[in-house]
Amino acid sequence: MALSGAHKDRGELRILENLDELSTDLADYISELSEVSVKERGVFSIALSGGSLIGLMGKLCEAPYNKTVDWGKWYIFWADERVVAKNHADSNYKLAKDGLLSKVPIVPSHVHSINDSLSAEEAANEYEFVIRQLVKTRIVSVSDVSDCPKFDLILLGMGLDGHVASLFPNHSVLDEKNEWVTFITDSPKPPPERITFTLPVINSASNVAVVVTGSSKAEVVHLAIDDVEADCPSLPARMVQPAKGKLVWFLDMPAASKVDGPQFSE
Ligand SMILES: O=C(O)[C@H](O)[C@@H](O)[C@H](O)[C@H](O)COP(=O)(O)O
Repeated sequence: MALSGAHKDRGELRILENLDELSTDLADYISELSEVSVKERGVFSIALSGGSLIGLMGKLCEAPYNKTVDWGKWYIFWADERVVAKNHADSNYKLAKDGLLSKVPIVPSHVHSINDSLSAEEAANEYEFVIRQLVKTRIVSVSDVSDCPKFDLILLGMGLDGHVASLFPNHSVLDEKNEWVTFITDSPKPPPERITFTLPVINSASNVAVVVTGSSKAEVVHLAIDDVEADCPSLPARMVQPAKGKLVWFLDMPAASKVDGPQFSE
């Protein structure tokens, strides 16, 4: 690891030398959380996003992780999904299936993808219902500060505009306090129709990791992490603030290049 440290109240920053090191550190982090969770709860509930994240998780399909991770205990969810068929190039399910899930021994019935035969609204409602059933059986834990599900890990990417999952800046979806899963039909990033976890669900997780790479995102990483709240109160990535859980940022050097002088240890 290049640099690591706590950054004010914005969680832990892990700044990696290059994409290869970032992928290894991310695989270590996920496999360690999986081990802890399986030991404590017998299962590991993990929610994925789309975008470059899945490619950066690729090391999990290689040795030693492909053999050491207890894949049979994993339950997979999506923090957001695009409303397209599961075999469509834009599908986050397809991205994860091709890049990860088809390469490791996950139990097919543990893969909780979003129903692609419904409208965005119906699919969001159905997905919330599915999660409610899994909360009842404690496959997904429950938060002790809200009635929200407490996923063991939610993995997020961040867009150039600071969006996470399908929570976009200045969108009313950011104000959703009651639903666990909601939908939008006007995403500024195509495709327009999407389903997304809401902020209360993201902020109820035991662990949230935001994985961001590339110099084009350096400015928005700075806005999301540093002490600039007055300038960007509604930046979605800034609103990721787990109430009791742990937030970790995985950044490569270019993405971290504008972060204010962090006090790090090598
Ligand atoms: O389905 C999606 O579009 C995502 O879940 C979205 O939130 C993504 O994670 C960011 O846009 C970052 O994507 P990149 O890492 O590819 O820039």
